[in-house]
Amino acid sequence: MSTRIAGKAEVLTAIGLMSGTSMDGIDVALVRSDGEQVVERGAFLTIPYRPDFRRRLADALEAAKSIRERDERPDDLGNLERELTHLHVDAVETYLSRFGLTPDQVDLVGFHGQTVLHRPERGLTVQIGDGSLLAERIGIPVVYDMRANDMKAGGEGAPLAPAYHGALAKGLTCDWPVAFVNIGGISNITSVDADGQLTAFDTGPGNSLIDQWVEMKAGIPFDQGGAIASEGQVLRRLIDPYLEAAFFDVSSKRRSLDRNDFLPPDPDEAGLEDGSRSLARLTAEALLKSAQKLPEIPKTWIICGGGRSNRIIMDDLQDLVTPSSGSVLPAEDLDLDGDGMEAEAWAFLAIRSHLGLALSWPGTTGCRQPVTGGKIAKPSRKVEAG
Ligand SMILES: Nc1ncnc2c1ncn2[C@@H]1O[C@H](COP(=O)(O)OP(=O)(O)OP(=O)(O)O)[C@@H](O)[C@H]1O
Ligand SMILES: CC(=O)N[C@H]1[C@@H]2OC[C@@H](O2)[C@@H](O)[C@@H]1O[C@H](C)C(=O)O
Repeated sequence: MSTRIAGKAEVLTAIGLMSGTSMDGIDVALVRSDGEQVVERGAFLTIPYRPDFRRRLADALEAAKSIRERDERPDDLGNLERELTHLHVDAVETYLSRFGLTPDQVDLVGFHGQTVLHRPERGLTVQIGDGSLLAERIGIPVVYDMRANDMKAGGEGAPLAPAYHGALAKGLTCDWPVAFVNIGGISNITSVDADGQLTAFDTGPGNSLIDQWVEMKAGIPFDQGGAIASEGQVLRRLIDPYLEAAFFDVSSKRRSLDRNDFLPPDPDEAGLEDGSRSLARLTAEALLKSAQKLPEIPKTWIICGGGRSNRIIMDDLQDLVTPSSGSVLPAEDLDLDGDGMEAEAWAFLAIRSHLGLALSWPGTTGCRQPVTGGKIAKPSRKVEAG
């Protein structure tokens, strides 16, 4: 519901929907903002995908490799896109009823969709999800496809959450520069200096290699708490080759990654525990190696995303950051929501898109100049409450 306080900018209410590279489910959050300040952060809800749907998404990444034009939907991708959109309809409806909201209390929905291919070197990024169908079904305008315009402006289309990190940083009391680190399937970092200047990029594998490793070796979806890693040893022979990838060269211009840019080791290269331990170490070392590309090493490292629940990754990060007198803090230590942040970011970006404000800058995606983005789908009718 939009409100305007005398002399102040209009404050809009948006729901953000994020389904990230871990492909574990749909995250839903709510933000009230004028596009500059975060006025309020609402509740967070995650709706896990069923295992069979997650498997179909994994297959979709294979099918998507053949895509040359971004609206191509080879194999099962068209059906999957429709089903994914319906799951997002259900997610919005569940969120509204769980928190006692009606569609007319929400101005916008920011819809990410599922990335099935990201090839910035070819100017191609593909997220499946039908914004028009979603808007029609939920009766709320939907802002979607927020990465494409950035690519047209010479950017990599990712990461886009930095716009939100910059807004959150305005409310923090901490040592500067501050870094927002998201350890999802892929990890990314946004550094914000005391003047609000943003520098951001992906930093390497997050949990995706660990997830694939424990699935392959033990048939389980993730290493809860880092319990398996805690039983293993770091094998340098396993992780050093990853760190030699051109992506980590200080001179590399690449700032974003596709989930398949890094693949897990072969199953016979290590035991379950040593592999998990080594890949957790890789996540931390890749982060620090990439952080060398920042203008200044951050003093406060705010950790978001599922990887902050892996104690081994967190301990490794603290070890690596200590020599520069930095502190590594889970987002909750600063009263932020480490699980909801990306969904909140998509709500915030929807508001900025609607207001025609920039979603990306040369320092975040590598675009030539600050650019807005996103398309809006408006429902043809209002869906009645209840
Ligand atoms: N309790 C836990 N212990 C260890 N790891 C966990 C825990 N909970 C979640 N994770 C890890 O976090 C992952 C999910 O993280 P998250 O939801 O932040 O990723 P995502 O948003 O899908 O990815 P991205 O940010 O790359 O788009 C899981 O796949 C798992 O590996
Ligand atoms: C193309 C794509 O979906 N990229 C994701 C992915 O997941 C993490 C990292 O790689 C980041 O660049 C991005 O997502 C976040 C939300 C972003 O755009 O900020």
